[in-house]
Amino acid sequence: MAASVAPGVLLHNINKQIWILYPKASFHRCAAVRRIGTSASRCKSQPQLKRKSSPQELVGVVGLEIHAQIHSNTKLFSGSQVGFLAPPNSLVSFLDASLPGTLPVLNRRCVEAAVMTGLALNCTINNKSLFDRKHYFYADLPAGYQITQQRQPIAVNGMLTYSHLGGKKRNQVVNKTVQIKQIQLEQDSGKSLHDDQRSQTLIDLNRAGVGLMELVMEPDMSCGEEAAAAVRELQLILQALGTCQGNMSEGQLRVDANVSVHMPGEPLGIRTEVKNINSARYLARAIDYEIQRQIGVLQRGGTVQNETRAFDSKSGQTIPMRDKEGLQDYRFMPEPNLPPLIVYKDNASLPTGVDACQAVVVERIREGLPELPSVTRDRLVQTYAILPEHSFTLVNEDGLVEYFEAVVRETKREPRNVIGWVTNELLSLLKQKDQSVSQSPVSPSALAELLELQETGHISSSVAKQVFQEMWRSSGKTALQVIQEQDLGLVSDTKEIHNICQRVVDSHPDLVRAIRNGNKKVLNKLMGLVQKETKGRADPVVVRALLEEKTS
Ligand SMILES: Nc1ncnc2c1ncn2[C@@H]1O[C@H](COP(=O)(O)OP(=O)(O)OP(=O)(O)O)[C@@H](O)[C@H]1O
Ligand SMILES: [Mg+2]
Ligand SMILES: [Mg+2]
Repeated sequence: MAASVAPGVLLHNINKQIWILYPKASFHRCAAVRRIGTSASRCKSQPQLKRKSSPQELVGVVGLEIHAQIHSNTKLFSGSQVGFLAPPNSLVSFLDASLPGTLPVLNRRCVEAAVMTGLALNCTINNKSLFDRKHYFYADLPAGYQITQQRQPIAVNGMLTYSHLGGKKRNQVVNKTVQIKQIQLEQDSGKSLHDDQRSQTLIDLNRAGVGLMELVMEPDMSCGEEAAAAVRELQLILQALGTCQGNMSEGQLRVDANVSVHMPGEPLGIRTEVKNINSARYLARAIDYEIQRQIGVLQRGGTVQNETRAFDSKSGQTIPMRDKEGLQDYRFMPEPNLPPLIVYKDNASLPTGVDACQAVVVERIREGLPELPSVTRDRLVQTYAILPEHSFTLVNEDGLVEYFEAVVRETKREPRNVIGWVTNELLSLLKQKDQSVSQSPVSPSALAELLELQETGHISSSVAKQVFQEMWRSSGKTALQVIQEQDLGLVSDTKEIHNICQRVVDSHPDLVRAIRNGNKKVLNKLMGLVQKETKGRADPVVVRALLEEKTS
């Protein structure tokens, strides 16, 4: 909270005081379709329910507006730095604070990011787009308007394909698409920091003017789960492109969920807009709550109000914020201080006199597009014959694809044997310790060495897991070192194994009797007892053969 910073100008005083903290030093720096039941609204059984659905049932309709902060060193129209953790009001230029006489200068990096994102989402890129002023009065918007692209945005008519797990066991990958109406470039606002103790609101303008891409989706979704899956896929795409870091909890990706309900085949219902949701889980919960709330309102004979709501994560409910724009006039007007934004199709279409290095050329950006997450997943399934759900797990975790591929390169083990190690053993330890893949104390080559030792019969599979844990704990010891230090190698002395098997058989006559009476599964119990004595070091093939012989 910025309460300790000396306040500047008192701007507004209704119930609370709102102070504008104008920057000090920084001023010098820069001049310038699922049937919706009434009890639950998950879409997991959608296909089945859809067939049965009667026209009397209300269904949910969801359209998202997503604000993605552009990953750029500087803001959209000023040279001030972008930073999440900087002290309040330390990254603010005259323009960001809306001082008279300052003019916006468009940041090319932000334009390139929007074009790249548009291309990755199959949009048409408008060669000419326009900037507009959208007026509203709020303390964290010092100009009284936001520069956005209302009339002609930079990218239009795209499509996002996303997947979620469906089917009875929730293990089938279900593919869906949502249309992208447009992507517009616009400025972020500042932040209002509420200090409840002193009953005041302070303004931090560090975020004011940071470049945003607003992605407007068509109302093609029907429940929270779909919306959360679409946002997750978008997040992965933006991260792969590097156009937005996509961290929702830091506000780099903020979602407004527009929700309505209607009878299938009838016009769409009145929407409410749940603003600024900052996690995929809350998004799903907010949408499902809102669908049920609206169904309840209609069933009681009421009407849904066109209003803006907020999600209260504690109660799991949405609550009204203020009346929607029906009443609000944004007084849109062309931005007089910015010319039309022109991007060029290819090098050949560059007019003479235009500096190729300064121009944004769509084809050049298309050529530089990285592999997108859906393509990576398909490639992983085809190249390594792994299950589609494993490809999702790999792609979902930053750096895990590279880790998996590095292990596969260094071992003779089949990729489908490696995958379990990466998605179970490695991932669960990372999650437990809240670490990223790059922080793993066991490197891909160290894991590959361990798998090799198991493959060549030096250790059993249960011991391999033990060794892995020890390698994790000791950070740096190789598999071989751990095996030698703790004497974990497979017992090759068949006489010793023979003796242990005999002891186990002799001391469990009841189990032996059961096996002799035909219950062959009981043999596994005896095997477990032998492995317990040998700490998993006995070759299971040898043990089984010996036990079968002794109980026949
Ligand atoms: N009946 C409806 N039910 C659910 N979603 C809807 C419905 N009608 C429109 N939407 C969604 O509402 C969103 C409208 O976004 P848009 O940016 O065009 O307007 P806005 O919400 O009025 O503007 P602002 O950017 O000021 O929030 C889109 O995502 C669209 O899919
Ligand atoms: Mg919008
Ligand atoms: Mg909106």
